Amino acid sequence: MNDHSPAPAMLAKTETLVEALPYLQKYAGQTFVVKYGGHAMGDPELAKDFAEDVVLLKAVGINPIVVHGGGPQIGSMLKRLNIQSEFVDGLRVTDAATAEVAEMVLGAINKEIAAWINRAGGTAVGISGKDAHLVTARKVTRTTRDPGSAIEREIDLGFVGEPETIDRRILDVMTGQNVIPVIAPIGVGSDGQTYNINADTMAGGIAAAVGAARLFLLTDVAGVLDKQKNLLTDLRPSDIAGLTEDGTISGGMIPKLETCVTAVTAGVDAAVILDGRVPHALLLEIFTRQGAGTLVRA
Ligand SMILES: Nc1ncnc2c1ncn2[C@@H]1O[C@H](COP(=O)(O)OP(=O)(O)O)[C@@H](O)[C@H]1O
Ligand SMILES: CC(=O)N[C@@H](CCC(=O)OP(=O)(O)O)C(=O)O
Repeated sequence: MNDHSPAPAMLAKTETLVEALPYLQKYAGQTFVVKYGGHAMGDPELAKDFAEDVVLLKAVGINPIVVHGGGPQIGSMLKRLNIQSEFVDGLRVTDAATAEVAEMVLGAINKEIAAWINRAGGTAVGISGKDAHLVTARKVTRTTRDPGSAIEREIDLGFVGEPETIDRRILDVMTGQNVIPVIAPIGVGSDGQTYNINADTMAGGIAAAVGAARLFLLTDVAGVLDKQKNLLTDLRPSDIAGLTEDGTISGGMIPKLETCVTAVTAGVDAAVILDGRVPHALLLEIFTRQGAGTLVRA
């Protein structure tokens, strides 16, 4: 090594930058929808890393759209208010009081995430699906069958919604002005009613509506795990029904995978479930060969 040879640590850094080149070229101009889950939000250091990743995406010509959750935070507030809460297939049964609390808590989280991104040097604006009629919602229904019975019974989830229409114009205006949209998973019904929408479902709907190239769902597990707790790195839509039926996936993973399937079926190239507890998980996934989490492709 002569005096001009870079130190090994320096070489590793330049290699990482050069490794990113094909991804930077491939993704410039594309839209990525990133869902930031309530479980991945706990640590301020991770929130700062997440915000930096989003700002970096924007700086290299990718259009990030952030959709956030807040399930655990809604749960804590309901507990403090002594309001009982129950979930059916990963969806929170939502009566009028719960809808009010969900909208309030998600509104506060929305502004916090936008603030993190703004502090990292981006220009983020926080909105909910109710703003500019971005997302109109219809009521979700679920059915169940009692053990041994062939009769399907409808379960009333209250004000739980799913996107019915998505008007992307406000998102186009924002991204056109270099603004990063941060979206809370709340929608409005045709009757003006507020609906609580699962954040994964919301992110998938937005990704499909804007023709996103990628959908990232950041959560608190490494990805989808099989029964032996091994990471399933690659899934196809046809794999999902089996994983649900044999109980491999449950709870919040159900809407997550349903979302991935809906998104890739609607034309999103790939949906990735990845571990939001890993610092800069998003950058590692997007700009390195390493890849992480579970990738769902059509
Ligand atoms: N097969 C599985 N692999 C990984 N996680 C699973 C699986 N089945 C159920 N889960 C649960 O899904 C959770 C992620 O969903 P959720 O709690 O809704 O997260 P988020 O708040 O990030 O959306 C995991 O923490 C885990 O408890
Ligand atoms: C209908 C429904 O379940 N809504 C969710 C909305 C928030 C959410 O989905 O947050 P996470 O992504 O952090 O779980 C709820 O009330 O918890």
